[in-house]
Amino acid sequence: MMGKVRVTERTSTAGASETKVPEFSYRNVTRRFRSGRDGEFVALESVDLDIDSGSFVCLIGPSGCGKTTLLNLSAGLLSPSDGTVHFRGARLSGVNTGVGFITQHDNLLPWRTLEKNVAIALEIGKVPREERRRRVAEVLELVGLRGFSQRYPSQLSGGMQKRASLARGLVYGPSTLLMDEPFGALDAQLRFTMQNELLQIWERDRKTIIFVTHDLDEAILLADKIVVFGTRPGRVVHVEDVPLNRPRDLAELRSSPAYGEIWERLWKLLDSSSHPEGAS
Ligand SMILES: Nc1ncnc2c1ncn2[C@@H]1O[C@H](COP(=O)(O)OP(=O)(O)OP(=O)(O)O)[C@@H](O)[C@H]1O
Repeated sequence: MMGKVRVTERTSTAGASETKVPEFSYRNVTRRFRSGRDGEFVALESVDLDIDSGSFVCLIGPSGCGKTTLLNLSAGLLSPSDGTVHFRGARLSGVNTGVGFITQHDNLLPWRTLEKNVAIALEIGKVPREERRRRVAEVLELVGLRGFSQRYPSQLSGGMQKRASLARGLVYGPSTLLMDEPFGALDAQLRFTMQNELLQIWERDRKTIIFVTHDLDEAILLADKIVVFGTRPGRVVHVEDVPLNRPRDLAELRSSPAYGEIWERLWKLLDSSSHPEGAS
């Protein structure tokens, strides 16, 4: 299983002198789209970025600045117009089966039980039934849904449905989770609970997470690194390391001075990148 391979890599001493291969390397990545009759539109321009394996990275920026486009490029659902994307040292050229993609909408199939919803990717991959059962049980345990495997989506609370889609993203052993505003539609309290739960799962499981959010608090609370995007054209304007201690107590963190400093700095950047000079 993928998880075992990763642990071996992380604990190996044989390669201690080798440079660590990033989970993702984006080099001069530009993505253009056709725009009506009048040519092309640059959604993302000249992105140069490395994402370390096992890190939690948040992407933040104004609407339309290319965050989802970067996730789609990472999943191999789009290819760059210029530049290259490398995943674990290999250049991406096609769908990236090493990632799980989780979006705001859970898209659970209402006619399938939780167990069967989570097992879909394994069924498609023709994983034998016994192994499927074992892996689904493991992942349901990880996200705290043991005992609910025979329920249908309509019998699950909002938080449980979120955990179910997380389980579905994790079950085939991806080394990265791409999460596109997964908690955007939740009320404040459930969102806070899910942020805490996601951190606990990540701390146990240590996959790489690339997480898109519009919420600066959420980004600082979760991330090792925050990538701030600007618009017109979409591009990376700043990368902020978040050296706050882990495990993080989200409630306490909000009142710490270090948190406040990062928040102010990024808020100013976001404000100016939402209203670039000369923009109308
Ligand atoms: N397939 C596509 N065809 C044409 N234009 C696209 C396509 N996908 C994205 N775009 C455009 O590229 C720009 C960047 O879109 P993207 O969805 O990556 O932004 P975003 O930062 O994720 O926005 P939001 O925060 O609103 O979700 C937008 O102007 C969008 O309309």
